[in-house]
Amino acid sequence: MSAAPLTASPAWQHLQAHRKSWEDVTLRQLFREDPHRAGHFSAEACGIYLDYSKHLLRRETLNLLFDLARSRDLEARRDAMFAGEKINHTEGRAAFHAALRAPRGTIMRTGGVDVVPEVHQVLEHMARFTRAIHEQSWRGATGQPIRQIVNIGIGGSYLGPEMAWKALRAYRHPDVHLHFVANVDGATLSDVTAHLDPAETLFIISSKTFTTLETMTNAHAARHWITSALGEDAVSRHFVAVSTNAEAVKAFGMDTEHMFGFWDWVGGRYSMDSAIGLSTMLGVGVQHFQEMLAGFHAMDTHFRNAPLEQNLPVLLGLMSIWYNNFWGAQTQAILPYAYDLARFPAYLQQLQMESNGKSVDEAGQLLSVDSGPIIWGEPGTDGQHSFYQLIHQGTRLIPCDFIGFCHPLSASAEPHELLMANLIAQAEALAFGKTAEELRAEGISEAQVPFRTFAGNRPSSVLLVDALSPYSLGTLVALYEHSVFTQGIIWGIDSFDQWGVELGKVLAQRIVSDMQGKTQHPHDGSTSTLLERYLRRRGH
Ligand SMILES: O=P(O)(O)OC[C@H]1O[C@](O)(CO)[C@@H](O)[C@@H]1O
Repeated sequence: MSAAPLTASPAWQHLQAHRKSWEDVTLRQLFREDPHRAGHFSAEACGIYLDYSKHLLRRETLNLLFDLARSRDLEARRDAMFAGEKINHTEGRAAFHAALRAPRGTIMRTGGVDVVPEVHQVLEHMARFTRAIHEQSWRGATGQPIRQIVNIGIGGSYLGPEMAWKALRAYRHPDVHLHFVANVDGATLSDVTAHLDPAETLFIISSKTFTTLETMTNAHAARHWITSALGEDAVSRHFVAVSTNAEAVKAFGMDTEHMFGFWDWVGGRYSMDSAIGLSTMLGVGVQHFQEMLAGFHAMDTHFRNAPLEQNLPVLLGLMSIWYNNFWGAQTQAILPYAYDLARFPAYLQQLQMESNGKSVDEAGQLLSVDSGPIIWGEPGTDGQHSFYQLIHQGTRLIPCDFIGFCHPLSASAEPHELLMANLIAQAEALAFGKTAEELRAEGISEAQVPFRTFAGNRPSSVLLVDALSPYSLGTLVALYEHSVFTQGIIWGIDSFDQWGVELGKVLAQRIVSDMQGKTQHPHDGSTSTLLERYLRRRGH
């Protein structure tokens, strides 16, 4: 990595100077100047067509962004990640999620060990277990087939599996149904178990550390639910674990034979394609899970080999830098025009915000620029009837990623046409707006003109994919993983640690102990008052 502070680097300063040339430029003008702009500012790989022509950039802008990427050694840093180097410096670990989807026979070493054989051993273990559930050779303690599977896990041990279960609705196995319990609020587990029969329910306790408060609390409550109905001996037929911590799994009373392992080089938010995806495999079957891994791998290969100029994750990552750091955009909207991708924005929220929500660089120096845009979104067209008003006419610049699919998964084509027409129309409206002159020509009264004017120039990417499938889902997730990585390299931060979640966890443990009267930690006036009031209201 370059030693020069980011903002002092020539590449950064060139971009700052270039940004000044954008004051009066409009997208209308850019499209007039270059009638082939859509072709010139689009790229395609792994079945994803990316139209980025409706962005506030010219060829010169991109060249300057590529210069910035090269000045930050993006290519060498990317190669270091794929070489299994310990690029997660603060935890002394590799970030080797690409090995999780490497085809059998590929060699991917970290710490001198080729991990691909171990990865495939775990995948085989998962596949054997999945087949046993589907073929009903693994049954519950009373001999009933397992039909209901509850994944207990939080953060990276939950968001990916839940997102994939919803996304792959059309590929679900007909005989099993998945449920997810993440929040420590007891309402979550009781809401899920209310309609389930313990005799046909399997719990997957998914936790990399197997110490996470929420997950362990829910796991113990689930254990109680099973043993109260079926007895202690039922635990081994109704619980399996996904973890890197065999000792803690044993201590919970589970057989480590029924534990699916992974490795410290898999970050939580990069783990949906590891054993953390066991629920996904159970939900959609072995073949579909393998197709999803193939999609991830295709995007890995593209990211690794394509020149920066045609590299989809690099393009997305650099455009994010452009808006975040040179246009002051604070947020980025993810807008999938697919009901089945309803949880994709939440998934990307953790991916981006836990990875890049940092304020010091890898050397521990305070960043001089903003990092980690705030990611949010909802599926279209729901969003159109709630928050799009602000995107169209508000004062903030909100770059949007529209994600759409050419082929519907449902039988009826008509609603799909409407859905996609809306996606295309929204990107058009954001970019080109509606001028006062156009309104007047339509006979709109002068008094109404200010309210009905759309300024336009609101940037968006359109990602067009043939169909939502296990493969395309894998490509989309890996696309964003590597875009987040690209951004982290530009900012010079460690995108693979998450120390920012620790303090809250520690303080919660102290407060629990205070609530239980075991300790009396000193707190600030506000915290003490809240604690006292809560305890008083609870009758303590
Ligand atoms: O899988 P675990 O160890 O229970 O952790 C769950 C989640 O908690 C975090 O460590 C912090 O929120 C995430 O990174 C992780 O995905």
